Amino acid sequence: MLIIRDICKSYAGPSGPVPVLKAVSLSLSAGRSLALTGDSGSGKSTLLHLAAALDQFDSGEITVGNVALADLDDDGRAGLRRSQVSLVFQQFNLIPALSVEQNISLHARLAGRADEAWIGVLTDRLGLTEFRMRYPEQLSGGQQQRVAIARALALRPKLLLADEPTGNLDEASSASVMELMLDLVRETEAALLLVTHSHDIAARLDQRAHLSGGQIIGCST
Ligand SMILES: Nc1ncnc2c1ncn2[C@@H]1O[C@H](COP(=O)(O)OP(=O)(O)OP(=O)(O)O)[C@@H](O)[C@H]1O
Repeated sequence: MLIIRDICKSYAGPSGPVPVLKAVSLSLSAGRSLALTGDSGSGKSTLLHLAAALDQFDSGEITVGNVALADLDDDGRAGLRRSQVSLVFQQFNLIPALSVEQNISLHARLAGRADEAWIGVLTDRLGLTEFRMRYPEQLSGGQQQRVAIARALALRPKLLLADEPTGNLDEASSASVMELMLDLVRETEAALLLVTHSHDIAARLDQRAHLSGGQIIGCST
């Protein structure tokens, strides 16, 4: 589902390009989950953003399904995110003026693919039914992140990219949100690439990869 091959990425620095990723390769099949760990600044978010076609790489290849990201223009990249790839961030990024129900269905509606029955199932499974008319500011952090996960899965993505999704939550909320997310990802047979600092969370996923010095130094299945 996701193949990352020999990806190099630099950012502009005051005295020239600063390499962040140096020939990084990974692959992830449908229905599998991979935890990406690494020290702060090692390039985890950079790699996730490249896989989401939110930024462009210097060299290498990324394919999502059978789509080569290097071949896409801006519209193609936006289309990929509407059709196959969803993201969940540490900051929940909910729309404050929309209710829980509206936030959950927003991206699926914008993509013209809102499946009310599936949205109802997600709302129920994520324990959000009683909060569906509330607004984000009236929810706890864990509840807000469950809304963000429901919104991401409402699109039935083939690839879910999650950047420290429970990094803002306490240990108990983090464990329950993670459990729900992993169950739903498995049931929908999505592939999950999850950035985390937590070795406990990483241990629960099918595969692990560790980034250091711009390269993957450890990979396990
Ligand atoms: N837009 C940018 N312009 C310049 N440098 C950047 C940019 N984005 C990230 N960087 C640099 O690239 C490196 C990798 O950043 P990245 O956010 O990918 O790391 P990370 O592993 O996700 O870190 P953390 O665990 O702290 O979130 C860092 O040194 C960062 O300062």
